[in-house]
Amino acid sequence: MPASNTQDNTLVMPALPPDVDLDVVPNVAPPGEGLAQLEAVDVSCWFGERKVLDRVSLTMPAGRITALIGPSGCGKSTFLRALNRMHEMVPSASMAGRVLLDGEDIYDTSVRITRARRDIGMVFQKPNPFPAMSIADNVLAGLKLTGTKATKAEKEDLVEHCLRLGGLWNEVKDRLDAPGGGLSGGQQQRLCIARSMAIKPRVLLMDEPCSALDPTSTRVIEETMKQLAEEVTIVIVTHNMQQAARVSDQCAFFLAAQGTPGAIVEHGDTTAMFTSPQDQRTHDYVNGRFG
Ligand SMILES: Nc1ncnc2c1ncn2[C@@H]1O[C@H](COP(=O)(O)OP(=O)(O)OP(=O)(O)O)[C@@H](O)[C@H]1O
Repeated sequence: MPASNTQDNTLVMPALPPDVDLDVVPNVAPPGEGLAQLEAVDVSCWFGERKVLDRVSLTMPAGRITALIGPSGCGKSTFLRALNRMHEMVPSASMAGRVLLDGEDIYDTSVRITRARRDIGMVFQKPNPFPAMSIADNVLAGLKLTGTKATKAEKEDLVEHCLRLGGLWNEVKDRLDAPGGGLSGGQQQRLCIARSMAIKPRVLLMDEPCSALDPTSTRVIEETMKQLAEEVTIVIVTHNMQQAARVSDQCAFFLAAQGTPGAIVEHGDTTAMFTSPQDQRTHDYVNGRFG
């Protein structure tokens, strides 16, 4: 049976007014506890009566980059959103199965939804910084949402650390008070990555993070991702096969055959998936024969 919905979406960005006082933050949640493995077990998803994912199981190892690939409409983004409980924000949506973060089911009634979304962050296709907010405050915006307390010096250190993680520090260190909306698209996406990292997620989900960017910005983000993987487990949806081959350690190939829900056809080591796939459909897809 599908699990019931909840409308608790308090940790979904952007939801913060630009004039929020970042110095007044209640300490209601401890920081994350480092790299974690994420494991989906028999995850099925529905929109209304329509089942769009069927019993998907996948282990996303700690500190590795997992790419989700497959043709449009096969359920990659739905699966990604089920991994941090964003799927249930759609009113008609439901799901079944388990998502284990280092063995703990994020759908267990004892796990707060805000905690799950803080531990498992998300970067979206289109960069979505708070445009009028300064670059520094953009990075710090998540602290308010997660209720993390920090001194002025701690915040300054955090801003630098996260902007370095996002590969943006050198480009913006002299204009941290400038508005985030004044950056280029690629810089804005790296600012969003820095903002995601400020709340110390254990897993970072990335839904086609480069699809709105030029090739140069794309390569910068790919380099950034490889460095980020030392601090956070990454799961990326991409339509770009070269990108999947360049950045990921393992791949999962999703497919939805005519009129049926999406499922994983094959998954494994990225090099093996691209050079010697076991399934003919994987071979055809990674070689650009469909999709
Ligand atoms: N909010 C929604 N309401 C109803 N159906 C939806 C909704 N979002 C997605 N779907 C349907 O669920 C199926 C899976 O969509 P999803 O976006 O997960 O696929 P995808 O593989 O990520 O596609 P793409 O690569 O084009 O982004 C599709 O048939 C889509 O039409």
